[in-house]
Amino acid sequence: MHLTAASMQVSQQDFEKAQEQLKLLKKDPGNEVKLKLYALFKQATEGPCNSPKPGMLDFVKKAKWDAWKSLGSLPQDNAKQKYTELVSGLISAESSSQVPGAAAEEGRHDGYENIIVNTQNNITKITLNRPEMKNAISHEMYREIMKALEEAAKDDSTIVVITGNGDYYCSGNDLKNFTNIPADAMEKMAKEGEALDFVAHFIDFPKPLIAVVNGPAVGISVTLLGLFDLVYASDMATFHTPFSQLGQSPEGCSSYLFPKIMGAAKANEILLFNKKLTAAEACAHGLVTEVFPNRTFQKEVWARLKAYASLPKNSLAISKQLLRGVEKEKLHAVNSQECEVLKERWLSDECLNAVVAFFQRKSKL
Ligand SMILES: CCCC/C=C\CC(=O)SCCNC(=O)CCNC(=O)[C@H](O)C(C)(C)COP(=O)(O)OP(=O)(O)OC[C@H]1O[C@@H](n2cnc3c(N)ncnc32)[C@H](O)[C@@H]1OP(=O)(O)O
Repeated sequence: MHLTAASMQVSQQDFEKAQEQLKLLKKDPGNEVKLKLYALFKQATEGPCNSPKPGMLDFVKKAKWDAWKSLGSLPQDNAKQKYTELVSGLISAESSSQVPGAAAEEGRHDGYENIIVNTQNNITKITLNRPEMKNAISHEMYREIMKALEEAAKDDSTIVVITGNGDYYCSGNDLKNFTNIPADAMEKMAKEGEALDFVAHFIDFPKPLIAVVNGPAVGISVTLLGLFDLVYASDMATFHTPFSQLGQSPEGCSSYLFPKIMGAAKANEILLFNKKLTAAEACAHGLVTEVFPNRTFQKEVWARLKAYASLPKNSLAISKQLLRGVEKEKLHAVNSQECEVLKERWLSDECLNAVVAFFQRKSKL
């Protein structure tokens, strides 16, 4: 992130305001977020961590020290900026959970850590819930989304919605998926078949599936949109797929669906050359159903979805399956082919180097 002198000044004011706002947060944001806030605060106010490492058995102090140390030599102004953004994401996540249809406690399903699942008014809503990571999808989150889709397929809901918490819809595959597993990371990911299984859950999903795209979408969260039945987007949303920059290749059946939806010329620009689309462009090219002003996005979309969810449930499911049935076999074949290519890509130097570069912040995609 490039900071101008002006934005640093604002950032200092915002930093102090953010500290006050944090005290007003009603819900505990969880240990992962609290550690990140702690680390960013220390980095912002004291600079890099130079204190001695606490003993192994002093778990709390060690976790805090690790979090702070992991920021390395991040400049204090950047830490202030990141702290401020994180608090602002938490505040907006909390306030969006107070609008109708957003994550409320009522009807909440237990057992998830990276997503929030709740059923209300015949709608099951799956909210990607790692706002501090722009809702990047970790291994565990892939598994949770698949489980939530399996449950939603069987529950009483009429329609199922996927959305994001905070300022992003989703930043795609968590690039730490490639680094968190030791040495043989890429090989392990390639063998596991997680991508194939994940995308298959979207191909086979039996009820109307709707994406409520609250902010920017990247990578697999964009390609999958071709498998949704409706895509509603805020005018703050953008759409891009940095596959070539990452040494990877398209997935989510986009190599087949994108040219079909928007024509080969546009699909090539997006999938090969990472052309970023605004919400209005994505709508004009048929990837998005409708765009709403961000100010009224939640209110308008949820009012509409509530009305749709009162339609006859079986009729909607049967009609969706009829429409999907025409292409299902083809989509599974495309998914298989795309995942075969991806497995090779993940073992390539191009991919490895791109992931390393991301974490060294040599390039921001
Ligand atoms: C099983 C199927 C496999 C399919 C395989 C691949 C398909 C894909 O999805 S490829 C696309 C992968 N995604 C990306 O390449 C996006 C990477 N992220 C970014 O470019 C930027 O973070 C982004 C533009 C999304 C946001 O930029 P900023 O507004 O400047 O925020 P930060 O970069 O500071 O982000 C905050 C925090 O989140 C971490 N983050 C965000 N996205 C990811 C990600 N996809 N993977 C890992 N980490 C991510 C980012 O590193 C920051 O963390 P800290 O540095 O610890 O604060």
